[in-house]
Amino acid sequence: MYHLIKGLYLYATSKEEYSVLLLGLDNAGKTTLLEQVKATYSTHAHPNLKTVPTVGQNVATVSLPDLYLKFWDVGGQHALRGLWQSYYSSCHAIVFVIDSSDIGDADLEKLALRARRRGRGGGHGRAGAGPGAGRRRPSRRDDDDDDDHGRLAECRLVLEDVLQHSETEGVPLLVLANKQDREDCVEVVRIKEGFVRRVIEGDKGGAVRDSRVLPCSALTGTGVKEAVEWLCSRVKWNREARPPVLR
Ligand SMILES: Nc1nc2c(ncn2[C@@H]2O[C@H](COP(=O)(O)OP(=O)(O)OP(=O)(O)O)[C@@H](O)[C@H]2O)c(=O)[nH]1
Ligand SMILES: [Mg+2]
Repeated sequence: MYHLIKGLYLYATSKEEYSVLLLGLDNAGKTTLLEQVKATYSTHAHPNLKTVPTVGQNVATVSLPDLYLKFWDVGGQHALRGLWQSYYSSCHAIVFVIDSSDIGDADLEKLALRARRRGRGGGHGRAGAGPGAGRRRPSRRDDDDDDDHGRLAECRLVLEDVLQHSETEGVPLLVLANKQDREDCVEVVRIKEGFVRRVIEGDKGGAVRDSRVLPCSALTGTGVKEAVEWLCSRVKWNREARPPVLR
């Protein structure tokens, strides 16, 4: 009888827990976003916005009225990206964070043109060099063109690599155009049309999935609630394919 009552009590008081994986290039703002999420959904905390590059992972669980979201923030540096795949099978949603001030004008046509130009000139183009292509931050010394397109090529290859992986099949994807508070940012519609939609709808976009592109500033907190609300609704919609854990 005790066990029955205990079981009923636990069932009545437990909530579903869903894991959200934060991915994106180094310096995109993943850890800052995690800090904002924690501060937004707890009553007393101030966000710790003094982040350092993540080596390994940061984990935080936020309690929402009807579920828990457990965020996994992993390092985005090139050498750490190989670790991402170990999180794929257990995640319920992926957030891909983009630094909107570090992707040039988000125009893939221009990018392809430049790659062709470099190919002709025997230059050091990055296209086709795998998910880690162009891992160094571009500098004017390396290549004048790089200053113009930022890390768009790297971003595209990395996102394609994530979506092509069999264990991310069908997992809802939220792309966050972060750093929208910066004057030099690319606006979300350009990121969506010029880049993300082409990746998702392209050959390498992987299987059908729920996806959305939203603007945000992890630093100021703008757009963070909208992002979390989108995640909550989509992990619930996808719960048959990826069942939650009861906590
Ligand atoms: N202006 C502005 N700066 C931001 C924003 N989000 C993050 N930053 C800054 O960008 C830098 C990198 O932020 P992090 O959150 O550490 O980046 P990360 O994606 O976790 O980087 P890794 O751990 O190396 O993968 C820090 O100086 C942040 O203050 C934003 O929305 N606006
Ligand atoms: Mg980090």
